Amino acid sequence: MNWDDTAPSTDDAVPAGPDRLVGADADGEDTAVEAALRPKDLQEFVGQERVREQLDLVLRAARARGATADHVLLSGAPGLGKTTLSMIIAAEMGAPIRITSGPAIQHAGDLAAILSSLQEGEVLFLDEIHRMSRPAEEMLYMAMEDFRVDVIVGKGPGATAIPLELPPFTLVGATTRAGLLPPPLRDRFGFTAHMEFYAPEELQRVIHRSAGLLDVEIEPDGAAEIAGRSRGTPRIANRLLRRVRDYAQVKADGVITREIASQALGVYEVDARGLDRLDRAVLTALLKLFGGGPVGLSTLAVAVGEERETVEEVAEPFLVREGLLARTPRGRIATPAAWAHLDMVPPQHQAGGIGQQGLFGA
Ligand SMILES: Nc1ncnc2c1ncn2[C@@H]1O[C@H](COP(=O)(O)OP(=O)(O)OP(=O)(O)O)[C@@H](O)[C@H]1O
Repeated sequence: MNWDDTAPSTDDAVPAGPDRLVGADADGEDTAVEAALRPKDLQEFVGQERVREQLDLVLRAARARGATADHVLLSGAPGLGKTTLSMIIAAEMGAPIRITSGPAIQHAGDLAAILSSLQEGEVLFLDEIHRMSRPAEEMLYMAMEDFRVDVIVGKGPGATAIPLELPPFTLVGATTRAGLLPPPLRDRFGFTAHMEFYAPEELQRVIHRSAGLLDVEIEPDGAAEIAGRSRGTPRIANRLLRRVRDYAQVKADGVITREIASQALGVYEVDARGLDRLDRAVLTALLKLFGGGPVGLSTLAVAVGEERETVEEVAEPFLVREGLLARTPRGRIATPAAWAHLDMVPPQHQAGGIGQQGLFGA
């Protein structure tokens, strides 16, 4: 039987996968250079047209009223520009910004300390807002709605709640998992935006802009080559650009052409579609060892010598998004696109791919 552990785990912690050039989370080097590459206003912010247009209206209206902007919730995968957008909101409102994250606020007191020191109109950026503790979350409800918190002084039966007025502020919450937010919290945001992965043309614009800031010469075809391997994510596009720049400097005259980009990313094992070594190992095992599946997650993980969490949370989301792998109740199945991508021919019974066999093995 192929029945297996196909349901994604609900554990919040993302396993530490191997260090990846195509990982969407920020690494140390990213953190250092990202500040220089961040767009400073909505005009410079590439793509996400609908979000930009709506946000522009929200901010203009608030400015015209001389009021603090509504609370904003940004959801979307890592590296799509949530932090950047929160800084733009502050800049557009001419307000200072305070940056913190859900895991850093474990006690309601931590949040009270931050809230009570905010200036009028300040933007509070709360990253990973879904990972805040419950008591802090409840304090936030009141702070968002009434600009007030109750500070508890003392313990046990003698404890008293001292109400504390807060200046109006704008909370910008960011989450990779909007579905995990309790509805009372979600409802308190005046504006909610979901950030989508970027189209290749948009990533090309991000790459050209970053190349200009980094003083790197790049041809349009070179930018297109990098964009195609960036998994729809500006952070990855900027990271690949830096690696290709190194290669162009050392192996060529510094100019990034399509050929140079392709050679460089070949050296770093990022293929034409943005798959890296781990992604390809998973697909190769699925095709070569298991004839395209269905195969259980644990079996597949053993075959590639990785933890099942690594396969499930690090490799699979992108493979599923790319339509190369399907998670079914009977196990993992390779799609016809996977066979084509690895230049392999499916065995006869797989020739019709998922379409013939039925996603749920019917
Ligand atoms: N729309 C965009 N235009 C140009 N550059 C962008 C855009 N979005 C993101 N970037 C660049 O991508 C990098 C990562 O963006 P950012 O830190 O805002 O992502 P994030 O969604 O907050 O990620 P995380 O959730 O991991 O914190 C930054 O260097 C930023 O300059």
